[in-house]
Amino acid sequence: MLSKRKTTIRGKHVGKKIPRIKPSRARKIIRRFHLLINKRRVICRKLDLAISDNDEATCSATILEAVNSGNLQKFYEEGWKEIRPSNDLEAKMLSVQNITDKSTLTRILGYIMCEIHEHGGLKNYQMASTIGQDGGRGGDSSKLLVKWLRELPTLPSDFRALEIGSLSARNYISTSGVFDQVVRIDLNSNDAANIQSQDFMQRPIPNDDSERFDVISCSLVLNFVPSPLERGAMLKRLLAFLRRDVTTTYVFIVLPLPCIVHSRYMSESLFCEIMAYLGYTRTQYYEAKKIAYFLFEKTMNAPDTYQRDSQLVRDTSKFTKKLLIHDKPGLNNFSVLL
Ligand SMILES: C[S@@+](CC[C@H](N)C(=O)[O-])C[C@H]1O[C@@H](n2cnc3c(N)ncnc32)[C@H](O)[C@@H]1O
Repeated sequence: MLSKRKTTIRGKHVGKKIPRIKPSRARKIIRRFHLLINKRRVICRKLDLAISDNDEATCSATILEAVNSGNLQKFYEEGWKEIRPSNDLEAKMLSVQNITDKSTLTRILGYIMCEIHEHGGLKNYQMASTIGQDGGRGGDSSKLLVKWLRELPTLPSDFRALEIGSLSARNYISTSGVFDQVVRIDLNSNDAANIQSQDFMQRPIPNDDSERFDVISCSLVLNFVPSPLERGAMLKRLLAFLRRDVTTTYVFIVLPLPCIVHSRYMSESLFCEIMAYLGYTRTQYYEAKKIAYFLFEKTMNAPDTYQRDSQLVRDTSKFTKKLLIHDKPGLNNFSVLL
């Protein structure tokens, strides 16, 4: 069954039709995809293979080249052709950190890659993520962003937003009319006409303010970035994309709540300190049952401590080393390092 498509005032359809599936099923698909890419990352590390999760085409090509040059095709194909679900390979995948044998690692890799590319792993993940945040399900985080922005005394003309990790052109950020322009990017666009396939970390640095933005939305993206240093690099890089010809710009960050309330190395206050160090001031915060929403503001003349301190070579260890904040069983290891 397909949900009704949103229309603009002029009756033009926006975005693609979204299939309906239960949220519990969507969550299951998302969890499975994250498991597959995490395990793939571990295997590739063990096989000394530098891959980027951010570009499936290049990742596949790198893996295939390594498999062929290492004479491991037989094992890769065995895994690829395995009947699913395979009890044997599922169990091996779960304990892959203890496996050293190259042929077994390659077999599991084939099993994973086939699921991602041939059994709809990536496609279902994108569809499930889109459903999870579809407005009809009340999951579109940009509703809160727009609400917060509307509370500002004035909104400048030519108000522009960059949505990183965009899954739908039907999101409120695009349909609310608050922005004059919304640029939508995602690692793997599921709607080529409206969302550009692009890794934010590879997006060319703007030459001037016409290419920069008033607002950057980064909703449930940071937790998707594999390592603490890469998360820090993403936060730093946002700075280059914020306009300098206006007094105030904004960064909207949404994180799964456990990232800041159930992590050994992160807390809401440490996250805000990191952001403050980069020159952002938190102006809004909302904690829902499972999600934390932050709105940060960057004013033109706010000191950018990060740049200043790196020039002065001050002690930045608080933000460059993992600090154990909480220690009890069941916590996760989410952290951000600059
Ligand atoms: C869990 S989804 C969240 C989507 C949506 N923004 C939301 O709030 O529900 C995370 C998305 O971020 C995208 N993403 C992760 N890293 C990215 C990067 N470096 N550049 C662009 N998109 C990225 C992924 O491709 C994925 O579609």
